[in-house]
Amino acid sequence: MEPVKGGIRFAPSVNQDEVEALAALMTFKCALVETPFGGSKGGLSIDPRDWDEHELEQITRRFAYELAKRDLIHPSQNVPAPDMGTGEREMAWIADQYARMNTTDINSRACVTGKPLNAGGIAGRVEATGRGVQYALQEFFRHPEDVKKAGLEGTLDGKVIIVQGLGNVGYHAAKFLSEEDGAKITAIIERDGALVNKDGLNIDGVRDWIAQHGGVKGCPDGTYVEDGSALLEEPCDVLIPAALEGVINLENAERVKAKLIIEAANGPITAGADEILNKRGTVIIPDLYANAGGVTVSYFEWVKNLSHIRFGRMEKRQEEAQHMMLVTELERLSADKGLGWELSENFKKKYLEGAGELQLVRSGLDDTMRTSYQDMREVWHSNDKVENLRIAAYLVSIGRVAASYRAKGL
Ligand SMILES: NC(=O)c1ccc[n+]([C@@H]2O[C@H](COP(=O)([O-])OP(=O)(O)OC[C@H]3O[C@@H](n4cnc5c(N)ncnc54)[C@H](O)[C@@H]3O)[C@@H](O)[C@H]2O)c1
Repeated sequence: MEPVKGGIRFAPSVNQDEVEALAALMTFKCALVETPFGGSKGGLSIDPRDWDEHELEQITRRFAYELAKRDLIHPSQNVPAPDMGTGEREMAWIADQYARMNTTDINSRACVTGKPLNAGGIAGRVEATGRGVQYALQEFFRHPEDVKKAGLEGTLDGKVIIVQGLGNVGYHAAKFLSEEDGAKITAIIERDGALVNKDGLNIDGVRDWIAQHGGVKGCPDGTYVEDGSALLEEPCDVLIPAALEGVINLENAERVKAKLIIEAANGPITAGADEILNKRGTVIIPDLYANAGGVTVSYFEWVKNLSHIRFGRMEKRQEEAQHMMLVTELERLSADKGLGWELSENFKKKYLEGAGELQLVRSGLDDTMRTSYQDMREVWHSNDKVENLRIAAYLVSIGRVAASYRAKGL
């Protein structure tokens, strides 16, 4: 189904098989969260850290040129997005390259998503995948029956979490879960090792340290462990692999003690490891659902670009008007009853802040993550043969893909 959608990855490991597998995963991911796209994926087998910014721009623009020449990026054919090793900056270069080659296409901005706000992006896109991981976990913990299946209880508050990869997805997931849900991120596994702190790490502190020093080693916030991957095997409530594929495999699966694993990365658990973990009763929230926040908000961005409006403007005005009426009413009541209340300017400002594009994006994403989880769990609990959430996720999405083929008479 066109347009198709998927991330563009810059990493030395990129190869044809990986790109094809990830494109197939995108098809099912889009179907699961009901975004109207087929799946695609792109990649360059380069390590972005080997190139300076100017060189990277030249590489990205040339790549975009070759794709656009063949209609392999186009608002109605293929709409890429960021993935490992790429971000807003690369998407802005791609959008600009496409626009230069298609000067009369008024929809050119919709040729790629994940762009910076000042280049046609949407509020909340950078954080979207990590935010989606947070919303997915929040929804999981709203279902005590599911929480019990993982051998857990209660809410996210106080839960011990280990995160692998403090990049775009891992950083935002870790930050929101620790700052907003009361979870404790006790270990972060990065390329050069892991950082451990039983009381919970300061995510922004660790992120700043990595930005300055290129790794977690020496960060004063926790204890450095050279063999980072050993931390995948530490006991914890929730494990969030948010870096590479295949990190939980036949080598280490027997030793992984997490009760719940949420696949923030694509394919972090190999098929063999999946079988072992399922037999042991580990609950796995599968990638095609867990990291669908990015594609969901990308869809909002694409719609925004095609409709040529700035989302939130109408809603903000309406909400502002309603809030103003309430504030005025409160002040009138107070004066009538001689209560002498005075609403502080700070209160009024805070009260009026609850509207706009970011709020619209967040509530749309939250709704998507809630609904998709509920669709999956309904199938999961409907039949003993549906042993886990991954099978349920595929049943839901394959059913939707099949229905769309049938509708077309294929
Ligand atoms: N960015 C998105 O919107 C998005 C959407 C869906 C899925 N994903 C998936 O999430 C995963 C991460 O993507 P990202 O965009 O956060 O990438 P990123 O490049 O921003 O971050 C990856 C992080 O993993 C770390 N890392 C690399 N090798 C490692 C290793 N061997 N051990 C531990 N850490 C290592 C890197 O240092 C980096 O901090 C990928 O599987 C990607 O396909 C990303």
